[in-house]
Amino acid sequence: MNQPLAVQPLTAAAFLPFGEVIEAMPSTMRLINGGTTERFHALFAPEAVGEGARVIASIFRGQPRRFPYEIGMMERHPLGSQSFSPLSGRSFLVAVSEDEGGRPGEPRVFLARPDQGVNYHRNVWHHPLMAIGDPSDFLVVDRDGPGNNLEEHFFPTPYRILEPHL
Ligand SMILES: NC(=O)N[C@@H](O)C(=O)O
Ligand code: NI
Repeated sequence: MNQPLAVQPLTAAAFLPFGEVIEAMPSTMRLINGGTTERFHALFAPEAVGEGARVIASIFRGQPRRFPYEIGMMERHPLGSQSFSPLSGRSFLVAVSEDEGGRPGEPRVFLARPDQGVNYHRNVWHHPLMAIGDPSDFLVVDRDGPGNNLEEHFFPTPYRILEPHL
């Protein structure tokens, strides 16, 4: 049995190999609308490749995971990026893996604050949405179009997250 996975705070630096953290970063802020609005500019750029591909926005309503939780698989999207931005004011869990010869390595688990989202770069291994506590809505920006945009890998031995807290 694998050791339980540690849960780390989500930071832009720690998440850099996997994509962007979507948060109001002061360095990206520019005042608009006569100074009444702060624009946190270009936090990430969605990607959608292939003939007929387009970037779309959807709402995912995730049911909360129960803990201890087993991470038995990871997935990735070879044709596009995928972002999750919380709409319900709750934290959520993010699990990502480096690619090791076409398979995901040991997952790294991050706790996202209610004011943080993530954008997974194209072809980055991640676990499907993990809402915690109560059913939670997320704005999801990802790829729509022809072709298979989902690759899954099932671990021979699942990993465990004991609690969704740091
Ligand atoms: N299947 C689907 O659209 N969702 C997953 O890609 C996910 O990462 O939650
Ligand atoms: Ni996904």
